[in-house]
Amino acid sequence: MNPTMESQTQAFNHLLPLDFDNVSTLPDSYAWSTTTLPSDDPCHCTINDRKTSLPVIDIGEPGAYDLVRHACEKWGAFQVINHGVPLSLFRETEFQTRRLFSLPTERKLLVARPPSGFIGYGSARISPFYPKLMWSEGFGMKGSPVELARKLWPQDHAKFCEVMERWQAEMKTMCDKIVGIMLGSLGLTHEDDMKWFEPKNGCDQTQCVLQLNSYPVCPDPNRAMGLAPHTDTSLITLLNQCNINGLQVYQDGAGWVPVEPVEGALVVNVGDLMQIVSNGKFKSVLHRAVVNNTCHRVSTAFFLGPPSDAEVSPLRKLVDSTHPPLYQPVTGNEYVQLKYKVFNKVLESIRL
Ligand SMILES: O=C(O)CCC(=O)C(=O)O
Ligand SMILES: [Fe+2]
Repeated sequence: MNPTMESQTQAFNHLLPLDFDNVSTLPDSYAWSTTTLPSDDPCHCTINDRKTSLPVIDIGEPGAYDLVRHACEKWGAFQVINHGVPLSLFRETEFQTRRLFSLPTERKLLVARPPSGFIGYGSARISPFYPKLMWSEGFGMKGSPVELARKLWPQDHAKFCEVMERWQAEMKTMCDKIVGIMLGSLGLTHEDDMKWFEPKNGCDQTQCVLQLNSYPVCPDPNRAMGLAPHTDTSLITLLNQCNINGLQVYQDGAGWVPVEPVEGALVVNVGDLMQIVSNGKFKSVLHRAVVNNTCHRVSTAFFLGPPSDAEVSPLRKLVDSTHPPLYQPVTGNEYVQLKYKVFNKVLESIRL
């Protein structure tokens, strides 16, 4: 990349991704220090010879509740199989995701995400918290993506919209099921304390965002970072890593543990708000995505959030004289604002 292009990229101030197709060496603004980056992971699924790995849970099994509880306490994440979402829909969603990111940069920039928004095309929202840029691009939507999709494909957006809407509907159903299992594993139900989770006047009040991520082939993956370490702001996140390595979760004592892709599995992340609701029993998992130099990885992340004005606080049944509440009540909106002020310190900042 010539110096003018690089300074233009920096001038975009963390908002717009690079034109990855036209870069043959890693620009300095994307070169992370090697000490922060173990990235020897090969591209596609590999045999897992590591001693520790994220649990893979069949949610149809009778022991699923205990396994889910254990995974949420120990890892803050797990992979779920036998969930009923058709494999054909996984493939269609991946196909449409790749179709979007393979559009020319000028086209994608027609739907650029506003700096503080979730919707549209741009670089990772967490970019401003890190000194280096990330080797990725994303596209966020909430419900129907038709307005943006029409700009991307004036004549040909119907299929993209249909697939993304079906995927979101399936992910929402799965989220409800999984939150039910998580609460059930603690001896609770939605009715106990999360009334806002139930539809009001027939209307679902939860706030959900679907984020499509793209990690282009990288000329120097050992010095680059796809998505820097973060926890999700959500209650839970359902992640489809499209059968390509890249996701890593952090576990005390073990360090960064790669999440080996399992075809048709969804990775479930405990998010910050679930850590609050569970009064710290479940932990919001620190995770990141690394990149590779052979294949273009995509992933889809579905974030489940509470209604933006609902108060989120530790569930009453989990609080007593020996287990005092660990967090101040906060609305979903307030939490998002706080997160984008203090980032990884946000849970500490509301700790009682
Ligand atoms: O691409 C991945 O594996 C991780 C994506 C992720 O963590 C996110 O979108 O929040
Ligand atoms: Fe994430």
